[in-house]
Amino acid sequence: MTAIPKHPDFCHRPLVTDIPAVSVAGLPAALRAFCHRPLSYRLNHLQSRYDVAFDGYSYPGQEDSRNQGPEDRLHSFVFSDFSPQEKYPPEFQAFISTCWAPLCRQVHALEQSLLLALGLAPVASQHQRHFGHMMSANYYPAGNPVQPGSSPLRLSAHPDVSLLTVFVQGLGHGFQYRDPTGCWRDAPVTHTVTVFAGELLEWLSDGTVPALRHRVRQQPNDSERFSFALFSLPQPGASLHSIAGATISTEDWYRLHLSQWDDTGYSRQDISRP
Ligand SMILES: O=C(O)CCC(=O)C(=O)O
Ligand SMILES: [Fe+2]
Repeated sequence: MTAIPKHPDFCHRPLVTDIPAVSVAGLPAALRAFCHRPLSYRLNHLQSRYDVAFDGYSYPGQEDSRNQGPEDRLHSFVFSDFSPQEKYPPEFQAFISTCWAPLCRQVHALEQSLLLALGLAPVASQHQRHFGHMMSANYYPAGNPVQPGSSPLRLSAHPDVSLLTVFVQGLGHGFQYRDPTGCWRDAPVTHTVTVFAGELLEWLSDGTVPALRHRVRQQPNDSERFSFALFSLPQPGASLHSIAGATISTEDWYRLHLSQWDDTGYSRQDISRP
């Protein structure tokens, strides 16, 4: 097991573990196949059809996705512990039946040891009792050469809604994170499980462990790109307590996280206390 650095190490860059990339079996092919189905088929699986956490499909240019902006150049399909398996499209059924439970068990154990190593036992105990997982399976189609004046990003800068985000297959080309001085840095491409803090860890630790801002930049010859991010999230209806004693429900947490995109589009503000 990787030696887990204490903060500030963990706070300011992704943690590259020595845990080999976890198999997601046929998920890339299934995701590509789903994204190549006619739009009318894909629209049957929008987030509005699930109405649970972030579950469902988002497409490039979509104005009302809960997990990406209209300028972002990817398709994402989010599935989680919180919707019944049969609601997901047939393309993902094999992955969910065979890989989902062992993947989440392995990641749960990693998250527990990380939270304990960070000295956050009260957060670890809530994670043990009240958390599940969602996967954002992301597909960036090839092409899209940079147009003059257009954003050089494939995915705009953001912090994640999660407690922790675990890239089960490591980080791909173009992943950048913001360092404490505000500079954007290229992360190395990694082939082992790679983890960083989401905004819920920042909230529950009262700012001690800040969320890592990150984005995906374009590359000169953008090829097809996949990423598989496993987010730890509280179960619907859970009540969460920060170390200093602030309380928030799962649903209010989502509202608070999403409120940073209200009115001002995608400009970021620091997450505030209720
Ligand atoms: O595609 C990537 O490498 C980043 C994806 C990401 O940040 C996300 O799913 O929240
Ligand atoms: Fe992210």
